[in-house]
Amino acid sequence: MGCPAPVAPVRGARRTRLSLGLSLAGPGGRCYPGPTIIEILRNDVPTPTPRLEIRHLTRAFGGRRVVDDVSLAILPGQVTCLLGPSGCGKSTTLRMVAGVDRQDAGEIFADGALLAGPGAMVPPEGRGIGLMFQDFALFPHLDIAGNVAFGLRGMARAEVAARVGALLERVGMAGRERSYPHELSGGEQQRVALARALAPSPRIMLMDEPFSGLDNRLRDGIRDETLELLKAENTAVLLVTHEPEEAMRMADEIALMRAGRIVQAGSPYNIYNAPADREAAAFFSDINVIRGRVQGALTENAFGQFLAPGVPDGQEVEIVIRPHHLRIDFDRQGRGPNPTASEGTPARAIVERARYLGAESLVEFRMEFDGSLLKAAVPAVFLPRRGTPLWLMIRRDRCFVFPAT
Ligand SMILES: Nc1ncnc2c1ncn2[C@@H]1O[C@H](COP(=O)(O)OP(=O)(O)OP(=O)(O)O)[C@@H](O)[C@H]1O
Repeated sequence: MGCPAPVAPVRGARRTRLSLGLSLAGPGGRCYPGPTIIEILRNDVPTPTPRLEIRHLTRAFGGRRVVDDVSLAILPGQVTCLLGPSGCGKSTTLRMVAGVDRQDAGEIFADGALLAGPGAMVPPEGRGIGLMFQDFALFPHLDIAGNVAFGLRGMARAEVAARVGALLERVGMAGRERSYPHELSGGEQQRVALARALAPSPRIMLMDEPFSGLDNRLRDGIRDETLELLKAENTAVLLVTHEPEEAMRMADEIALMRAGRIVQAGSPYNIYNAPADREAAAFFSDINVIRGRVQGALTENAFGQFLAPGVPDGQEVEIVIRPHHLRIDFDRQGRGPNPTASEGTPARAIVERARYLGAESLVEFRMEFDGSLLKAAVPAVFLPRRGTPLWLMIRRDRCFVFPAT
């Protein structure tokens, strides 16, 4: 049996592709059409249609733009976190996607079909979207089975019972069908809420701070279980949170939002390790900032020289470094360790204060060269006394140089 001819690249075409390579014959002569060399060279390998796509979404209240030209795309089974400080426009974005608020400009698509935009406004109940909000309480007068079955009207009874049973099993609540919400703990209620939201098999799930009502002990477990379930159902998820740790834990992609705009989008790894600016770096952890001026695309301080490519001479820059990326070494009668290529020149510092945080210690230093304060996170076994002279080195591959703001 011969392989089928390569399928014309249609946006959203569903094809099984093993890898970028020639078509492969599988066991039993089955063919797995991969992109042809021609397709690759012409750069027209089809991209899958996003399950949810937002283009240039804008919303203003009283003349103030609270969502400003927001665009993003989420594939089936992908979790995107809208992350940002309180008031930056996350929930407003979510409300427009849900269809409970209307944008001033921009479009929203699901599987390539326009949900909201010029000439279209599909009502919330017609969007195939599940909602899970922190305050999206269970119906107190319905038992657990009734709550989960709520969105399954129109389905045959036996089918409803089977779906409810299967979902309660998956969220670890089998056997609690006849309990009422007030008889459940917060974590159990959240599991039921998840089962309820998933019952009609929504293609898209919108979640607004869904775990913030849970205590820390419960939260991690429920987050992981929720993620597993959503992935298993191949649901596209847009999750809103102001907690970077939650976004890092849940997201395939993070869209970092500030004052209505997405300032950076990418994988958690890239967002953390290649922040767009100082504020983006500071959103994920404490940071140290060392200021300097540029001369010949370099800035120099007691830690040595740092590249500042493209920055004009005389411009002030900030070297940003997270406390975890400083290294400490001992003082040997006023001398420190030798400079290295990866950590540059060590600089002498005096311990100002040290705090034991369990997993690590946070040590604050007064730098000898300019009197500034820098923080280092070090293994918890190390808790130096105030006044101790030590030497600090900077992981040069982990510092970011930004023009000063
Ligand atoms: N219906 C409304 N009328 C007027 N202003 C509004 C309305 N809804 C939201 N806003 C304003 O828009 C801005 C963004 O609000 P939004 O709820 O989207 O922020 P958020 O990022 O979700 O914040 P939080 O994390 O605190 O929920 C806020 O300044 C808010 O006061």
